[in-house]
Amino acid sequence: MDHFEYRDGTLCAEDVSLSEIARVHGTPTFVYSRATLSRHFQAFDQALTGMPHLVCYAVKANSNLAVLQILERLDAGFDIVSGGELDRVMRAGAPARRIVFSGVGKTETEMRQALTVGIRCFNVESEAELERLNRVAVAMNKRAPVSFRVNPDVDPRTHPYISTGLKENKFGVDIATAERLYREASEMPGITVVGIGCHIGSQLLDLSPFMDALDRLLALVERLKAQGITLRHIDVGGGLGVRYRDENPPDPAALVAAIRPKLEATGLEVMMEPGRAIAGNAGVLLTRVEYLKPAGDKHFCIVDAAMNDLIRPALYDAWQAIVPVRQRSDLETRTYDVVGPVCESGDWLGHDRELAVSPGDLLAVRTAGAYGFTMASNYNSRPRAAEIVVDGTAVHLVRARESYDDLVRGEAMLPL
Ligand SMILES: Cc1ncc(COP(=O)(O)O)c(C=O)c1O
Ligand SMILES: N[C@@H](CCCC[NH3+])C(=O)O
Repeated sequence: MDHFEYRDGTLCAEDVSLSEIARVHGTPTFVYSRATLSRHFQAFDQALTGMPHLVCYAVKANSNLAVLQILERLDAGFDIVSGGELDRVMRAGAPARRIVFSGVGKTETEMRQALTVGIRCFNVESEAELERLNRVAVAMNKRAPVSFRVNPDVDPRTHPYISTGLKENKFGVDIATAERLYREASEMPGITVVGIGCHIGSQLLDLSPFMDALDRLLALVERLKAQGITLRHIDVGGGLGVRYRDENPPDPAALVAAIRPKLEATGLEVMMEPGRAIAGNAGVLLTRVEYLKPAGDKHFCIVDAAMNDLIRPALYDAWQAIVPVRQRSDLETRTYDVVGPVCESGDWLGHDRELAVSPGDLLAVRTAGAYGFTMASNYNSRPRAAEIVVDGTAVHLVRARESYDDLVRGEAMLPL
């Protein structure tokens, strides 16, 4: 469910027509619905009612300051993977105690930055990282709160590029090694062991991989308890899928209902790290048709958004719905490849789409609120798109379209 619906034949975001947004702000533009973001966050938060919990939104999905601010106001926690994300979350007003820090390559600078503000915990992903974190914390006269991200070696049955919980993936601490690391960590002067977690992949459509991963983690929690190592929280990660086309992912309530009995039995605080399930269907990418181009027996619909704005189709062969903003009955429907202006054959947003469009028409690429703008680049010296948040009838420009000055910021010419 989302707040993007046709009213009088025109697609709207909440109470605002996307045509009006394009007229005022131009294209390509990402448009997010505040109501959808809030509802999706609350679906997780409410599902966890009755257990101590913290829903840590995965900032990488959509890190616009206004998006973070909306979630911060709902008392969200935040899962970050870099110093840059930490900075954003703090700017959005989040208290450090609601921030968890994931990622396989945390630098010393990032560790110091996070220790200085006092984040909730580091999700540690290797022995080398543990040793570094201990060293950095001791030098600062602090103790770093640590939760190991365990790799439970379960197949999440998703795209191989976004599967993270198999032994061969670079993520997490091998479950067989984790026990020894917990013992070592509990003796380190700069470390306080606080939790355990996992994150097995993204766009998961089944409950069973979540259940398998949790069972393996809980068995480890028991083994640790027997050795006198007690934890405060368990983090079941993110990864819940969304509907792009005809997928039927479990909703947050179904996921939590399935895992609740096992979690309640532990008495631990529960954390989750959803990204896509909160932001994905809360946004669209608004784009304008520039040209229609027949080529052999194909037809191309060339739009002003490209792979630099939304890389998921090119990168994962991902399917995202592409719909007209204004429904037209006066035109013939054709099968188009919807492509951008970038000089790559991989620059496409959709293949074989049935559309009735003419140049100048607006299209909306659906489910673009997660891993859209955050994965955008300036390839081909294309300024990154504007971002808008709609809140009822209010339209907020929350990131201005980049200018040519933005494109060359920080560059310098040689003194020739
Ligand atoms: C550690 C971690 N947590 C949470 C997420 C969020 O994943 P998703 O957007 O699939 O919920 C990711 C990305 O997959 C991640 O790497
Ligand atoms: N960026 C990916 C998901 C990767 C998740 C990051 N841990 C996507 O668009 O589907």
